[in-house]
Amino acid sequence: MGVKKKIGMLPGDGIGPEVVAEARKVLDAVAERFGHTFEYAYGDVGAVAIDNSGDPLPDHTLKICEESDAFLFGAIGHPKYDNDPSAKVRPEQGLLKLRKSLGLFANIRPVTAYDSLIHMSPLKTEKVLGVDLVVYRELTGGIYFGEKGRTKDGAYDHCTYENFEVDRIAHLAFQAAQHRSKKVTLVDKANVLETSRLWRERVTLIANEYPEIELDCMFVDNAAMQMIQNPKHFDVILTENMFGDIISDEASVIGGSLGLLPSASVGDKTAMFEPIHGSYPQAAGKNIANPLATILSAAMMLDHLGLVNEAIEVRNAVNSSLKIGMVTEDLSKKEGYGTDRVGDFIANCIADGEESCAQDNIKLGLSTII
Ligand SMILES: NC(=O)c1ccc[n+]([C@@H]2O[C@H](COP(=O)([O-])OP(=O)(O)OC[C@H]3O[C@@H](n4cnc5c(N)ncnc54)[C@H](O)[C@@H]3O)[C@@H](O)[C@H]2O)c1
Ligand SMILES: CC(C)[C@H](C(=O)O)[C@@H](O)C(=O)O
Ligand SMILES: [Mg+2]
Repeated sequence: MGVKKKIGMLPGDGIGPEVVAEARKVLDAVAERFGHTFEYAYGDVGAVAIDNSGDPLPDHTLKICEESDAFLFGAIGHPKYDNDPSAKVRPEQGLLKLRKSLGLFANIRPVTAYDSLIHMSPLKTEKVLGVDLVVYRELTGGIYFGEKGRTKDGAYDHCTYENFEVDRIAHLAFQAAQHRSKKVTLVDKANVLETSRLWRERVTLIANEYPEIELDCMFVDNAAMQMIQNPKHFDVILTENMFGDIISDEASVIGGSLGLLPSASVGDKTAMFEPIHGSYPQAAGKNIANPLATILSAAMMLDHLGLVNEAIEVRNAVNSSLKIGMVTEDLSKKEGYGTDRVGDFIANCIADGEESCAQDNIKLGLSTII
């Protein structure tokens, strides 16, 4: 039986519109194949929204998100703001306000080393093969949202956390670990920061409620090194806002490209799905950006909507594209295919099943059997 879902679409800036367009093709193929109705509503966010209305998160866009069952976000950011430290209104404010207003406190960032891409990782094969970890990044607190400002001779950003902000994401991380390899690594800087000492205290307390889960605590500087040296040490990483931002971009090196990593941001109401990468302005309009992070974010959205088999189909199709080398230049030692070709291939795989993938394979002259 088909279902009806309201899906918000926020393409944003730079490569955002291109990668969201490919995810839309994939969602349309899912709807067609499984008899679902996805009602889409589009809204501006980021630099494009500032250009159109002076506001990086117009009310219209926030309303679309509030009324959606889930929404997909591309990316925001533009060099004209990155290069102007004095700009009062910035694209990033739109994203931060979205997260805060919708209470999206947990950002879940899975990192997978695909067998077919092992050759793209700068790390040694034996270190990377089989890596499968997930970062639980706190998303609505910490230094991002503390008081900030300028003094006569400097500037400040306050980092604050309250118990409940730590507790609610810690529970999610422990619950995730119950279905995985039963280990949580708390990444903090408890040797220096008071907020990190609070995190350690609260998380250690909460760990008592999950006796089957091993809790491991690691300082963020060491974790940054271990991520490269020994990534298989990690399963579920639990961490605060800024450390999670940095460590997850670092973790993308394991898989071979930042263009591969999806994410889900969840709270109490609607949920947001977005690639972890930014607007990659150098690639905007060139049809070279990797759409897989956004397509895999759409797969996470399908899971969230309870469409689990549909999500599996999308992931299988992504796997097929990786196996036959139907990938963009960031994942290819050769020229790479266009953003749209990769999206078309995945959508076709879903629309017609494996047979269509095999046909495409022959047309492309690629010999690998899916
Ligand atoms: N969630 C977001 O919207 C988000 C996230 C990060 C950065 N930003 C913004 O994006 C702008 C650019 O920031 P940046 O250059 O530091 O980060 P970025 O993630 O846009 O790009 C960094 C590098 O990652 C690679 N990359 C990123 N996305 C890719 C893709 N889909 N396919 C292939 N390669 C990809 C490229 O090599 C690129 O140079 C800034 O304005 C920043 O604020 C937004
Ligand atoms: C653009 C920026 C505000 C954002 C963050 O730091 O959270 C980005 O880097 C991300 O990872 O989504
Ligand atoms: Mg980031």
